[in-house]
Formats: sequence, structure tokens, C-alpha cells
Amino acid sequence: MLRIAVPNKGALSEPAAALLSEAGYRRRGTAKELVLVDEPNNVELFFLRPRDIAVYVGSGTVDVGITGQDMLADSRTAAEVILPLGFAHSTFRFAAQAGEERDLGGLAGARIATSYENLVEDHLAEHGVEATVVHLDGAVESSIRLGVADVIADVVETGTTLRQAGLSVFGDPIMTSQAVLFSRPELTLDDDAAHTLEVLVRRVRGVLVAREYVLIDYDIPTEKLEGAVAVTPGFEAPTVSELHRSGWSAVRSMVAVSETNQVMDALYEAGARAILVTAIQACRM
Ligand SMILES: Nc1ncnc2c1ncn2[C@@H]1O[C@H](COP(=O)(O)OP(=O)(O)OP(=O)(O)O)[C@@H](O)[C@H]1O
Ligand SMILES: O=P(O)(O)OC[C@H]1O[C@H](OP(=O)(O)OP(=O)(O)O)[C@H](O)[C@@H]1O
Ligand SMILES: [Mg+2]
Repeated sequence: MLRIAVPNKGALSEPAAALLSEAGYRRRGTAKELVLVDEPNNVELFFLRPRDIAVYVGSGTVDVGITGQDMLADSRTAAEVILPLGFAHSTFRFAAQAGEERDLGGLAGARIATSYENLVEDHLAEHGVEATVVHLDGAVESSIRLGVADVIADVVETGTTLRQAGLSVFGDPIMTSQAVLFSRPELTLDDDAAHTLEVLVRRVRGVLVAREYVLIDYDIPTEKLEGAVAVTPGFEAPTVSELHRSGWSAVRSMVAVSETNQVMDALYEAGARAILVTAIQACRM
């Protein structure tokens, strides 16, 4: 069986469970269930704190895991990213009270509060800045007002939390992050587990593609086909069939969800009609 570490709490937990469930794996019944054996799929899921997942995977007790790249960096565990998972997108940034922003050099001697101590220390060391890192478990945005730090380094997604605390970011992002499926470097598995991992990766890729792409169908006068096909090249090539009306063709292709409306407009202008968009339920690429 392949052993997979899955986040049990926090921002990663629900999207990770949803992704695995869409990929055909069993969902746990309650948040109290810590281990789940999914016999038909040959996997054992361990629900662990996202911060600990790098430790388990790094030590080899679990084969692969899902966590955030920032947490992985903070764990200082040697890891190999198998697949970025397209959720929990965030940046990791310094922030200070509005008006107190500074450049990286201006951090010398400052007290920096963070839950990602190693990530911050490694970044400071890389840039030759000496500062005091204050470790806090969470809600670090409050630490400046409460007097334990001069600046913070934390996860920023929308920036809402920072704004509400009257803080603003400064300097370049320390890193950008998203959830990833990862293993330890040069993972060796028996044939059975190796095949299960291949299937897992193929299935998850399928879910990501199904989320990011739609199918587009349209009719086009055959003389205008080349122009339209150039707008919808698809992955390999679009499917073109004859319409039961002389001089017309029907085309089917995959298009990125984010570009759907621009593509439909461009197709219409290129002479396409009956342009239909359909969601992809599942796929194997
Ligand atoms: N608001 C958010 N938007 C996007 N990604 C986020 C957000 N908050 C956290 N993350 C990402 O989720 C991962 C786990 O962070 P999370 O906050 O869930 O862990 P934690 O702080 O240890 O747990 P908890 O918040 O439950 O104490 C990190 O990779 C982080 O970048
Ligand atoms: O930029 P935003 O969209 O506001 O999101 C970022 C916030 O989300 C996370 O907090 P979380 O809810 O995990 O609380 P924590 O600080 O206790 O970890 C993170 O630590 C930031 O505080
Ligand atoms: Mg958090």
C-alpha cells in the first residue's frame, strides 16, 4: 500500500480532501478519523498536522504527502515536489505598521515575529542580515501592537488580515507558495506502491486539468476553419468533423477556463456559430 500524509487541519485540509475525493479516493467520515485504509485504491491515508507532514515524509515513515511549499521550506526537509496542486496559493512576506516599512537591510537588529522561524532565518542569513526572530504559533499580525515585535513575516493571500491589523507589506516576497504533492528525494518503492503512486499522480493531474479546462464545441464554415482552429489549438489538436450541411465543419477542443469568454468572442468574430462550452467531469491526459 502507498502511504499518503494528508493535512488534517487549517487552510490545506478541505481542498486536499476535496482533491483526493474527486480523484476517487475515500473521504474520512469525521475529523476525528486519523487513519483511513482505502483498500480498493491500495492507499493508506494519514491525517496529520500540515507542519508535521514534512517530518513524516522526510523520515520515510510515510511515502508521499501534501503540504504547502512554505511549510516544506520551513521544515528544512530535503524534498522532491511531484506535483503542484493549484490550491493554497500564497506569498510569504514581511510587513510592518503602515509608515514603518523598510528595506531588507533596515531589518538589522529588528524583532521579527513569525510562525515560520527557519524560513525567515534562512532568508536573513542568505542576505547577511542579523535580526531577532520571535517565534509565535499564529495570529502574528497582533504581535507588533502587543509590543513583542517590530515587524512580522507571515503568509499573505488577499492581504485582508494585514489590512485589518493596520499593517502593510514591504520588500520582495520571501517566497511564493502553493500546496504540493511531495516525497523525499529519490524515493524507492516496491512495484505495487510505485504503481499506486503512478495512478495517484495520473488521477490528480486529471482532476487539475478537469478544473482548469472546459470543452468548447462550435460550427464554422469550412473555409474559415483554419482561422478558428488557430484560436482553439487544444492540447494536441482539435477534433474536426463534418457537419451535416455542406461547407460547414464542427470543431471540439479544450480551452482554459480563464480564457473561455475571450476565446468565444474571438471564435464568433472568426465566423463560428453555435459555440457551446461544457465542463469536464474527469479526464486522464
Ligand atoms: N489564507 C490563506 N490563503 C491561502 N493559503 C493559505 C492561507 N493561510 C494559510 N495558507 C497556506 O496553507 C498552508 C498551511 O497553513 P495553515 O495556516 O493552515 O497552517 P497553520 O497556521 O499551521 O495551521 P492553523 O492556522 O490551523 O494553526 C501554508 O502553506 C500556507 O501558505
Ligand atoms: O491575506 P489573507 O487572505 O488575509 O490570509 C492570510 C492569513 O491567513 C493565515 O491565517 P490563519 O487563518 O491560518 O491563522 P494563523 O495566523 O493563526 O495561522 C495567515 O497566517 C494569515 O494570517
Ligand atoms: Mg495559519
